[in-house]
Amino acid sequence: MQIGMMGLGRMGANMVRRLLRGGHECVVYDINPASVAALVAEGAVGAASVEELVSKLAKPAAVWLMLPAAITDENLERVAAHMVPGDIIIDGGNSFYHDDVDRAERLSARSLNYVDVGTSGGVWGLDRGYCLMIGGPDDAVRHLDPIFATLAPGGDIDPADMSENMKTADRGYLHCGPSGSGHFVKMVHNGIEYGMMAAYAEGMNLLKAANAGKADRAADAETSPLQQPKYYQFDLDLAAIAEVWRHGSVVSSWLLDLTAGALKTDPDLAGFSGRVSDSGEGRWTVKAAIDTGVPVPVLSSALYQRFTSQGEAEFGDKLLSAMRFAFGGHHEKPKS
Ligand SMILES: O=C(O)[C@H](O)[C@@H](O)[C@H](O)[C@H](O)COP(=O)(O)O
Repeated sequence: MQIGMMGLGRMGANMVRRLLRGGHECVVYDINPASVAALVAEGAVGAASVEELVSKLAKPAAVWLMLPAAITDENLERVAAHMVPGDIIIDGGNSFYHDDVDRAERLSARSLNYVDVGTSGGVWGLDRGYCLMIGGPDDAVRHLDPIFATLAPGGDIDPADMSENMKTADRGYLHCGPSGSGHFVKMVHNGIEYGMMAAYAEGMNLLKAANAGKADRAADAETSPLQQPKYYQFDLDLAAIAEVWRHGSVVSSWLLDLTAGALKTDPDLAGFSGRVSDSGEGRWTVKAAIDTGVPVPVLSSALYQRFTSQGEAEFGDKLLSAMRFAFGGHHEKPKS
């Protein structure tokens, strides 16, 4: 089928490529003409403006936005301005689900359909497919089914009598409910992503410290209250441990596959500083948990760890040292 794509960054461009491979016609637009030209060379139809993008689409026009959350609203309005009743706007970025609920309200007053799609898979999605968490009106979602089916990983459908929803879930896409529900599910997915990442990182860090009782580390004994050094004499091969866990262990996962790959390529992780960014989904997850009164201690702690990595604990940490010095005359030791 035919679809418009606006926003041809890493995600948007690869989604177009996967759709082209699947035999769909893609009309593409981006603020950067070079990104449009690159995809035209691969078989897409180019558009030089939002108006041209919408005008090149048969009715009902369907335009998929793949933009950073901060600029999605203004661009959605630019697209909507050229649409007619029955047309569909899809937001596949990482929008806050409150925005989806509000947008759907606004657009349905103009008889336009709004579909929110939480899209997971990152840069690997082109070949592996994208997991899609979809929110929006039934008819519009059903109309877009061929697009979702191509973008999703696919898979073997269990011939057993499954509900329609379970069938698509089995292939990597799911109509979760009305507008906003797709991004709500993706938000929680990302909260879990933070927690799982933190669990692997903490565990690996502890494995790394298993040699803390050895002479070279024990030289630091004054700064460390390490007891019983004879129990901390292991120089562990973290890359090999991550690798062995991938095979049959309870904690195997795609995140562990990526962890093992990273440790194999760069065992000391010298290419990273350890400042871990966050794009909002973890914060929204914790806010939703507070609104609903649901305890999420693991997800919250993983989020706060990111803030710490960003330097946000620095002043508080200095104050701890200041208090310790004030009550006990304890001096800070230099950072290792
Ligand atoms: O499922 C996914 O493919 C990822 O979650 C993807 O959506 C993106 O990499 C994160 O949004 C990054 O999120 P942070 O910047 O908050 O870590």
